[in-house]
Amino acid sequence: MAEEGPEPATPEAAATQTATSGVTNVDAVELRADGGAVVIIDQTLLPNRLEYLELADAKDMYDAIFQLKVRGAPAIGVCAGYCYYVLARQEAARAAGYEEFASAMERQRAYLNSSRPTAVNLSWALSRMHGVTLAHQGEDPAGIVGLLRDEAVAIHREDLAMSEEISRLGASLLKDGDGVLTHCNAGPLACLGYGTGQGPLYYAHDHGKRVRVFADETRPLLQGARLTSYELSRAGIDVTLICDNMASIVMKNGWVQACMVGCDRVAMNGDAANKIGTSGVAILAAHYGIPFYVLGPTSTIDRDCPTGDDIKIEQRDPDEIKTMFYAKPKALPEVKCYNPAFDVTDHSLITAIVTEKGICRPPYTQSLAALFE
Ligand SMILES: CSC[C@H]1O[C@H](OP(=O)(O)O)[C@H](O)[C@@H]1O
Repeated sequence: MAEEGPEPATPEAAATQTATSGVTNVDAVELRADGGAVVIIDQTLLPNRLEYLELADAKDMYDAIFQLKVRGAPAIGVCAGYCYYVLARQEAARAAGYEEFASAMERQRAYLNSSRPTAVNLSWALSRMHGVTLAHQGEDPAGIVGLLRDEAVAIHREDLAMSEEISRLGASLLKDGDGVLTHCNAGPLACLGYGTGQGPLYYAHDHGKRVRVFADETRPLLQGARLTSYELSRAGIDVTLICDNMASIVMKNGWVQACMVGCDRVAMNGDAANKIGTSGVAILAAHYGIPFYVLGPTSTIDRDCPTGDDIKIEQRDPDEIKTMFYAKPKALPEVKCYNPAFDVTDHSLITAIVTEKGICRPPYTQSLAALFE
């Protein structure tokens, strides 16, 4: 008989549940009303401080993405769309004509695209925005800027709609009272709206289905501890924060009926890149016979990527491991560290891939390709 799990949320806690699930009533990424800057929640300061940043120049935009002030594949994509628009307004005011404007925007696109390599939504959104520029060759840049604003807003609106559908479909895979293990953060902050990997938890909660969440802290940057547990508890959802090395025991105790994670890039054979440690969770889930679900929009599926071996894995600064930014003690002594930001979960370990166009099951080479037919 498995031990009793952590106490479920008390009725009082449940009573504080919010009508809508989310950190704030503002998305993690917005366009400033005058169109002159992108406004983001600085996720590096959460959960202790909720502060907004205004990104008005390319360097601030690059740094915000690279330093994970804005993070999560869908949020990065929406941010990139608005960044491209804000920069296009500036370049259009300077350019003598279309050629100068288009060349300047290619440079801006390439610069922003170099901030992080793994989350495909960054390059996808920038390419989509630049495609609008290229589609209006020879036209007045001032007129193109208006079309770019429409495209950036469309990316945002589509993302919110996709998040809702992914969350609805994901919630259909859960039963009332299920325990769900999460890794990293793929809720409203990372994916806007309900989120993706954690979206079903908010959708289920908002539609009367109780879930008990076990959130991996997700070293080294603690997206799970700092963001996922923060978002879920503010939404009144029963969440228990665990260290990454505790995932096995909560599964062994029978407290977990499903694992749900987001994704940063999915290859066409179903291999999925997500935060480092995700593949380990998938191997544990397979060992304990627990369904493992990857959730994300079709914009995260890379049609030019045959397998996970083709996904470039971002390597981050080893100091993120050694400084333990959240702890009082000084940095660990000088020691060699390995700090890949992501790993790839083999398609054989994935029960289903949930997208806004439907729930894909193996063989993924067929089911993913069918999404684009
Ligand atoms: C699916 S978006 C959330 C996704 O992004 C996280 O990575 P990072 O915090 O480095 O942007 C992680 O892979 C999450 O699954």
